[in-house]
Amino acid sequence: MEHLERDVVVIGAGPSGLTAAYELNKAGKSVAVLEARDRVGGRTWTDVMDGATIEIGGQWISPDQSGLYSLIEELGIETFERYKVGKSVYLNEQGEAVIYSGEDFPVAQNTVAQMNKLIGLMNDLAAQMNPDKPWEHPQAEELDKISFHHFLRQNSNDELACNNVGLFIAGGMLTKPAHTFSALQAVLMASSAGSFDNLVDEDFILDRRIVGTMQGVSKTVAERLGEGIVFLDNPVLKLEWFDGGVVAHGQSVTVSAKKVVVAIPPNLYSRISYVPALPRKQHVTHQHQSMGLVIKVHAVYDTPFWREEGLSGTCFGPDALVQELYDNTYIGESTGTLVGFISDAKADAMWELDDEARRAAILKGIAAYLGEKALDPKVFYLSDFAAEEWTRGAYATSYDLGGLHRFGPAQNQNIGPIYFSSSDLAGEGFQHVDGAVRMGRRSAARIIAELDGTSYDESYDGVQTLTIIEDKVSA
Ligand SMILES: Cc1cc2nc3c(=O)[nH]c(=O)nc-3n(C[C@H](O)[C@H](O)[C@H](O)COP(=O)(O)OP(=O)(O)OC[C@H]3O[C@@H](n4cnc5c(N)ncnc54)[C@H](O)[C@@H]3O)c2cc1C
Repeated sequence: MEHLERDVVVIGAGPSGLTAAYELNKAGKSVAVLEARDRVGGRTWTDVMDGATIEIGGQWISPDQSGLYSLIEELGIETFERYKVGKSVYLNEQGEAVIYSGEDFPVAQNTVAQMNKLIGLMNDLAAQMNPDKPWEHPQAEELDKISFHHFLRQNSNDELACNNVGLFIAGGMLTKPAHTFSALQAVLMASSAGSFDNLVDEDFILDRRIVGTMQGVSKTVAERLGEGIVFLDNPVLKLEWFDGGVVAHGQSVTVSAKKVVVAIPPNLYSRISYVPALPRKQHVTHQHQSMGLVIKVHAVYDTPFWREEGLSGTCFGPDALVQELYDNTYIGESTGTLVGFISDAKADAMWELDDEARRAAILKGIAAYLGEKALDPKVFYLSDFAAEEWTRGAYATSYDLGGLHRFGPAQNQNIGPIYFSSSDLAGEGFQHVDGAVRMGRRSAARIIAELDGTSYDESYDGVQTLTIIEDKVSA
């Protein structure tokens, strides 16, 4: 067993932990990062399958994600636009594929009006929210007591409008059925992206991708950190803590440090034995943060055949098995890649099937939008983060009904030397790599202030690196 002494130990080499380590390192603090997996990147992960680049986890970046944008700019990493040219397809309640263009789904005018009313309502509620403190929203308690499903139906009696609007947050973002989380949690999702309008606009929220892939961002940060800092295959299962610091016990490395950044998803906090035990408030809080469930489906074809038919590959079906579909061809590749999503209860049903039946059902679901050519891909792969011990779901964690206003205020409090950092605890960029980066920078800033005996600026949003802020101050 190797023993190290460092200023800070970081648990988890996902985007949040690595960003925290990078900022601490640049500020002259000694760091070690202990990572359970045999790779960095956490919920961002890339593989090449039959020549096609497959982003198994997080991949898209939207224009408001300025924390992630500033990190990739610092690292010299470029982005490219998602393929958006052509018409979209909507699978209606009768299972018919309707080709359309423009922002509105091709549904009855009255339903469009009801959808716009609900979207307007969500925009107004989101505008009143500080995403860092959703529990301070003027209607926080009231909105946290009602499920998003019932909130929508309280405000519209058009079932299709409720389903269509519900899809954007339930299946599309939190990946939980709309009756399992509150309207407050839904408003946070909208507020974290700037507005509900931004969330429902796929050209905004799924705007661009990263050259070198999203996992490449974490790999580049790890490279910049250099040798002897990131230790893979080192799950931390025990964390001793006391006034002056911590001892983190990895598989082959133990680290004594003054502070620790626990940069793992909240559903895994209880995987670590804390000695002594964490306070009661954290014990309870951590039990109310659970992962959603989504299967990310990848299908690669010899060519992007839908483009020849004037289609963008963008497809929606609120009642369909594959609820969303996009052209996901990686830059410079001549093959055509589609990515689709199957959420919550529909994902449960898919995992009940054997491999052959599951593949047939999912490809039939894709063909319902794009025709029979979709039935025979050369690569068919399902991202299965729920089966991964060090994630256990996808995309991220959120609170159960009533949890956000009750437990949220405690989620970002440090417990002595222990600081929690995760995209799932972020305000802006909540559940996204952008939020992971912002939280990593904020955790680092708080720790640096503590170690240096300086004050921490509570309004720091993690958008700029600490180094640039320091340069500006000294200039
Ligand atoms: C399928 C999928 C698609 C997504 N799509 C997008 C997208 O398009 N755009 C976007 O911005 N976001 C997307 N996300 C979300 C995004 O990937 C996450 O928000 C982000 O990766 C979270 O970063 P993190 O560092 O907080 O946590 P993670 O990425 O989960 O990293 C945590 C790390 O901690 C490690 N760990 C866990 N327990 C321990 C332990 N006990 N000891 C040591 N190490 C441990 C894990 O192995 C992991 O490496 C997606 C996620 C998934 C799963």
